[in-house]
Amino acid sequence: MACAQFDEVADLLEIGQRERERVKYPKRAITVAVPVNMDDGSTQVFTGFRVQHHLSLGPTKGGMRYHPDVALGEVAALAMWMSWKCALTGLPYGGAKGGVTCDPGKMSIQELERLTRRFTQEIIGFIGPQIDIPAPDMGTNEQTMAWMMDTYSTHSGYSVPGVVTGKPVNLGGSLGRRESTGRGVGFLVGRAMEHIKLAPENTTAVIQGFGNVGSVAAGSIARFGTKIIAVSDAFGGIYNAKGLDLNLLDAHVTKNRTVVGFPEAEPITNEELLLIPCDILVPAALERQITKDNAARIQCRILAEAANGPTTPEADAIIAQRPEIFVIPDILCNAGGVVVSYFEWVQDLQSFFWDEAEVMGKLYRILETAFKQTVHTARDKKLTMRTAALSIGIKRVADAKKQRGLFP
Ligand SMILES: NC(=O)C1=CN([C@@H]2O[C@H](COP(=O)(O)OP(=O)(O)OC[C@H]3O[C@@H](n4cnc5c(N)ncnc54)[C@H](O)[C@@H]3O)[C@@H](O)[C@H]2O)C=CC1
Ligand SMILES: O=C(O)CCC(=O)C(=O)O
Repeated sequence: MACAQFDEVADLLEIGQRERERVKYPKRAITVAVPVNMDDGSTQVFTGFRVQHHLSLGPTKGGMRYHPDVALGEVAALAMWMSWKCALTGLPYGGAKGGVTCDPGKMSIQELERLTRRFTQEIIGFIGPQIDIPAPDMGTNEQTMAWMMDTYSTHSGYSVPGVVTGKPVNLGGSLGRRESTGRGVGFLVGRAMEHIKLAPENTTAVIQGFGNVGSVAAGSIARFGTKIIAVSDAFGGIYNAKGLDLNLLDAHVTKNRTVVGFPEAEPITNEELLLIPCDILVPAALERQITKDNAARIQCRILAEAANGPTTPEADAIIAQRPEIFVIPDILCNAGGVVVSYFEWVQDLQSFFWDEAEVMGKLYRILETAFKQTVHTARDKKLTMRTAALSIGIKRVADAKKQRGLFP
């Protein structure tokens, strides 16, 4: 998917064949074996990955994913998307992504700590505040980042908070980072409603994935007066046409670790959830959820791609023929996370910390600029929102490579 999108935009931007290959291929891809002593006394060897897509604008940046489907190809695609996302929002980074093929839901906290520390040791020469800065993604969180930071700092002999972002605030994390991706989604949904002149009163939203991003996005979108009528997670979905009480739902999820079983809602499957008529559809889980099989049947006015890569290129082509749907493409929609990660890194490098209002104010200014640039490019060049966003990001990276010299 990432390569198909890149090739389409490279044709549009008329990037020459030699430059094209330099912009496309990842600079580094690391695969490591991660042996872990399990609680039952056995040793299990996990596979970990880190892909750094380009080094032309600064260190590389991107999340670490723990999920059973993590594979080198997926990580490489996610790293490429990080490059375009950072360039679209004007951050001084190339893209990276990493992860471990594992099922964190089935591991104890001690096993996860041992896995994270050993994985960090295996990649320690390839990360660092001026090299590559990991962050949370699916299946990882502030605690994972704290273990990574501690392992790296122990190796260095002093505290290095700038080696990861998304840490606990007490260890040099930024206020607002945990909420930033979901709040960014909410901000952009608000801008999209203004743009297509959709009055928020009486609007409805459906959210797939109720983790860090999906749950915060739900709260942010609900602030417009929008009813959240359905949500789901890896275990299934729930639906209530009258709207879900998010405070009660959060309490239910804290207790049960799933949305399933929430009272006053009907169970639905993840497949059914995507087809519920609504104003705002927010995929906030995995890639490839909107495909050629369901793209003609989704019923929304705004498709807010909080997840990375939720829509396949075939589905994109179908949605492009449905002008009633306004797409906020992933590299724009979920950019709030990496923007506040950048703020966290800047604060760590200076050991000078900002209050939450400063963080959020700066975040919304960057998202506003990226939203306007994407909308204007789409309008002026008659492109879809996705192609417009990708073309801004890819052009910035291609220009940087050209400016640094064509014959390195
Ligand atoms: N955490 C962050 O700051 C950022 C995350 N993202 C993207 O947002 C998406 C979600 O990430 P997080 O919320 O951080 O992860 P998370 O691990 O906190 O939550 C993931 C949620 O998706 C659910 N899920 C997993 N498989 C599912 C399936 N097949 N169907 C429905 N739900 C499923 C899980 O049960 C969980 O509720 C990912 O695509 C990630 O790459 C993008 C930018 C930043
Ligand atoms: O905060 C970061 O550095 C990266 C977040 C991320 O993985 C993403 O935007 O997909």
